Amino acid sequence: MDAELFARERTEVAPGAVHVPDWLDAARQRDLLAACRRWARPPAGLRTVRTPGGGTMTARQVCLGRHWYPYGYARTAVDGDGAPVKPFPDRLGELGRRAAADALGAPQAHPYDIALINYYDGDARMGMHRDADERTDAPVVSLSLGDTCVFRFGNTETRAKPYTDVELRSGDLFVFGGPSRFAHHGVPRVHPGTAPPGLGLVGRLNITLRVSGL
Ligand SMILES: O=C(O)CCC(=O)C(=O)O
Ligand SMILES: [Fe+2]
Repeated sequence: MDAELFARERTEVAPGAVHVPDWLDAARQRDLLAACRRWARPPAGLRTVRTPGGGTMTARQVCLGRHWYPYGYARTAVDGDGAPVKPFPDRLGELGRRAAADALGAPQAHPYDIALINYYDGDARMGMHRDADERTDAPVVSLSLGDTCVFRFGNTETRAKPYTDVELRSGDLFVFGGPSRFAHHGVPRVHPGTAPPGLGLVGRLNITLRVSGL
């Protein structure tokens, strides 16, 4: 990584949408990566998501707690091997509450119960969308591992401008709640080969923790 004169700072990108650089230290990143590798194995492991229009998402995905598919949640990998989704571990719930509290600056009691883990390799990206299949407005917690990406954070009305492009690096936290909970967002670009050399990941992983309300 290039040397930088100034440390990256916590930034409120929009009301309720906060970027906290370097939230996970190197040891915690390695630990989370090892867990993601276990979760990505079958049954109900990493899969290619098919969209209703007949396309496929380029980021591949595995879910914990509930299985997300376009557009809803199920208890089994309905668009994968059909196996029961792996349980959502307590420690991810604790991590979610701590992350939301640190980012938003107030205690958060939300019962996180779902994780969506996206793996971006090569030219993978994610189009502008809203996380709208949950039945609560609890903040979404997003953790990044591996390659740096451009994370585009927009508005609740349209997929288009105004939006802000944020660079998310390995270990960064991004939380969006309150007036930003249903804002459009996406990943227009991943920068290959930018993962920390000591992590041992080629590509990018993003873990979003959510409250289903189901
Ligand atoms: O990869 C990211 O940073 C965003 C992932 C995302 O928006 C999602 O899973 O809904
Ligand atoms: Fe999303």
